[in-house]
Amino acid sequence: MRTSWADSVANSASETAVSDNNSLRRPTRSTYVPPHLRSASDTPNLSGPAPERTNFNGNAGVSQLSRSSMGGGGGSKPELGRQSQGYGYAGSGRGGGGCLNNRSGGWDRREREVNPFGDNDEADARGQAFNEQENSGINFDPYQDIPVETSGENVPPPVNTFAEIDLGELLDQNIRRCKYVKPTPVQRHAIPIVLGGRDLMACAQTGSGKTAAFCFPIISGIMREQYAQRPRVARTVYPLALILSPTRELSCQIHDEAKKFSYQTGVKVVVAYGGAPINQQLRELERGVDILVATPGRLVDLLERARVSLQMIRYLALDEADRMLDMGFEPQIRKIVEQMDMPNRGMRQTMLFSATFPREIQRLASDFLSDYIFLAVGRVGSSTDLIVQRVEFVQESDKRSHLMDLLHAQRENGAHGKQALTLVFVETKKGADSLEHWLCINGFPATTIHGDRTQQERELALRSFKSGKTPILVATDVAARGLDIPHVAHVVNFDLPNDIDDYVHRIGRTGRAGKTGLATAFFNEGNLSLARPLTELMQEASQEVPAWLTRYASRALYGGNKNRRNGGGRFGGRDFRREGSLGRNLDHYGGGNGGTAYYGGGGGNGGTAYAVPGNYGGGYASGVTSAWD
Ligand SMILES: Nc1ncnc2c1ncn2[C@@H]1O[C@H](COP(=O)(O)OP(=O)(O)OP(=O)(O)O)[C@@H](O)[C@H]1O
Repeated sequence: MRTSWADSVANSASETAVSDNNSLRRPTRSTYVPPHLRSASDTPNLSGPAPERTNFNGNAGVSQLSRSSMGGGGGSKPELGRQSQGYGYAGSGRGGGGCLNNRSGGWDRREREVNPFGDNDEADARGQAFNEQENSGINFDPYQDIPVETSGENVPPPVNTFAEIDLGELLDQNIRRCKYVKPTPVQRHAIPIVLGGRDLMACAQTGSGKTAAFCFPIISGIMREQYAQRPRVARTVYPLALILSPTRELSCQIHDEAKKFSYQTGVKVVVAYGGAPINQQLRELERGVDILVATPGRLVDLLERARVSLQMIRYLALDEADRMLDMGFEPQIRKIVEQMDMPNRGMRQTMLFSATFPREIQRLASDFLSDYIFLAVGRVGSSTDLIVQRVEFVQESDKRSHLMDLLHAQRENGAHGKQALTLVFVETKKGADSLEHWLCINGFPATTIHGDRTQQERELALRSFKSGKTPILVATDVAARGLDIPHVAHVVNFDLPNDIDDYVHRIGRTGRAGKTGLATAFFNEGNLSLARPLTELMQEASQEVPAWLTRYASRALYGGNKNRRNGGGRFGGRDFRREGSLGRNLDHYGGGNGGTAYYGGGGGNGGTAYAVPGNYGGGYASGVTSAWD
């Protein structure tokens, strides 16, 4: 019943109030300043001495990561870490942990950084240990029984706590400031793998903390390792890490998170994305960059202008990696990774993260990886059980009035709490504008985000939505991936996507970090191709599937429908290399999940599930593709 869901959302909202107020949201600011304009107060003093890292657990200047504390049996593990000389980066001999920015002589940025946590965080930062009693309200219980699978050679063991991982005291302080008490499952596994020097393809459910899973080891690695003097070529910068994401908003979000994690570590994070003035981004880059977060188009521009060189890249992370490697982005990604001056695979560490990983995309992705570990937390491409999914049969002509009914009921019941936000996905940019207009004239303040809006309008819309000023956001798929917006209580698929993976990402805007959420989909004959994968997805997530949808699904089964979760290969429910002879580890937390049952979904498809090649594409309708950056 929706009532009980609403109760749980309300409870969840109140439980998390403390953490939300303190850490998980950006610090309150009277006026929003877009990332590309946030430079003035951040300006470092270019003349200061290089920062010292004396407080780095006493390991200053040591390039080899200490792994003695990682999980059980760590002492007998083979050497997994790549030593800096393996990359041809001779130690510079700089003291204090070999950190950063030797490019311009270095400076002590720790003194001058704006505190992204606000002013009252000192107690949190000084905390001596990760104290479980001070849990921020994140409900970890739903994650405890989650099945985890890793495959690849010599997989570093997972950790149970942040304290077991030697990330460095400064980063630990920031983790405490973020109120992260325990690592989420993807963090438990992925962080030791990356710290162990391995390439990684990681698949974990939406909202399960993938951003920190790749940011922590990158920041820690940069803090720790020694790098050769970066070249001094006028106006060209040489970042050590590159994080690519498909949308401008997601890049900004990753940048904001990475800045929190790297606060006072001396690691400098810069974002570059399209639609914003390039000159401001260039100025910011010139002040120094260790981690560059970027959208592919803007990065290619910077590379072609020779303002950025990838020659020194040690870490490459692709967030939403399956999206980054699909038809739309693949040429740009290949150009960046294979045709510019980035070190070859094996000479850099590459990490690919997403909640969905179609098999064909995995195959493509393996071109970028070297001897990698595949990590699947939960069912690959599954949605989290934290999201209550409803599917309603609604004809096209009835969609608006049906939405209105939902919104009225929501308002009258106070169903989603005072701050609750509703995200409505539509197929086209025109459709988004028109629905927004209609909602507004009917008394429901709404705004839109899509590819035809200017970047300024997009950022304004997002800010207005996040603040609750316009509690309804009508969006194309540009908002489907990665965005972590607190208080999104309801996702409505006004128009269902053609691809089940897109559905997974869309509904994943709610039910994040242990909180519950509701997702409602309007289904009609135009969505028949989705009937079967949707049914399977809902069954896997223990959702109630309406009888009429099951009937459509069984018709699709016999009608040769290709949009299938297992048969079409689009879900790539496991490491595609597993047909070979690579090693495999299964790690079932809490037990109860036998064998590979959690990959099966539709039972009867198990045997042939991965035999059918490709067919992952084709899901992006014309009005949708162009919404991406
Ligand atoms: N260890 C942790 N403890 C508490 N909260 C966490 C932890 N790790 C991450 N979070 C919070 O969980 C939320 C979701 O994290 P994140 O955005 O990284 O998810 P994601 O897996 O990348 O999702 P998506 O697939 O949608 O991109 C964020 O608000 C983040 O601050």
